[in-house]
Amino acid sequence: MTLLQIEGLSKVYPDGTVALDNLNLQLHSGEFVVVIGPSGAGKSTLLRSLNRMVEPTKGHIRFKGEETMGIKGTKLREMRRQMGMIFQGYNLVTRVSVLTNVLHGRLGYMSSLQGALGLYSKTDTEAAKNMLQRVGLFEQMYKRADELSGGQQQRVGIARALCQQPDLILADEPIASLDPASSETIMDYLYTICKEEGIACLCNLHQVDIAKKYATRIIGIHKGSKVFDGAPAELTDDMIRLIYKQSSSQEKETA
Ligand SMILES: Nc1ncnc2c1ncn2[C@@H]1O[C@H](COP(=O)(O)OP(=O)(O)OP(=O)(O)O)[C@@H](O)[C@H]1O
Repeated sequence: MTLLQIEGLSKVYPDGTVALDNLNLQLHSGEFVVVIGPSGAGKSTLLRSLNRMVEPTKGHIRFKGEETMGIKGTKLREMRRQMGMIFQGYNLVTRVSVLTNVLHGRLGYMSSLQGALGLYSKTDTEAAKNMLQRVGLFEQMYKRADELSGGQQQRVGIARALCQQPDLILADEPIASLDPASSETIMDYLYTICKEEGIACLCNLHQVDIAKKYATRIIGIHKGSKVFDGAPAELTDDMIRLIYKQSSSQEKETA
């Protein structure tokens, strides 16, 4: 089933930077798609345009068959809770417990007052604990989030996103701040749980080897345009060079 249909998506920032240039992309339920591309290619802008943390300039985004461009208020809130987001910097509330951070994944389902008072239901609390069990952090649930290591904090980020019961996870360079061993652990958890739950994942990565290891499909972006869309086995060294080729101005900067 087509989960996401992106057509002619463009983003021009107010200073004139063209971050996305007429990009087309389709994502099916349950796929684990990795987006690669050089720094500044538009990977973060793409992910953030999907949940409208960034307002796209032009194009169409259909999520589960419904146009999401221009939606506001309740409709936007409903769409956002179906898209869990995982951030490079974890984005946890560090002074509260690990469990509370995971419960924040339920805020999109609660009234503002319930949320502000932290009135989580017993079912939500049980679900959050279950998620922590699945990411191997059950024993740590009452610790403050900032008492955990980076890799553990990212596992909390995964549990929080899953607690939303999303159809799609947007993971924006989830391992960029981690050492190789922690990176592998995070990718294993993310991949396995998405697979088990049938959740699609669109994940930005800088590491081509890791993209090839986990992705069911790889998208290569260069200067805001899609230049590759295929199976990991089809991503040849020549294609990698094309995706990462520098513009002449970048070459001058790095010379
Ligand atoms: N708020 C903004 N205002 C102006 N330009 C922006 C803004 N955010 C991003 N850009 C520019 O848009 C382009 C795409 O940025 P984006 O962060 O999407 O790239 P990226 O591929 O995710 O890069 P990286 O891998 O370094 O995170 C870059 O040229 C960047 O400088």
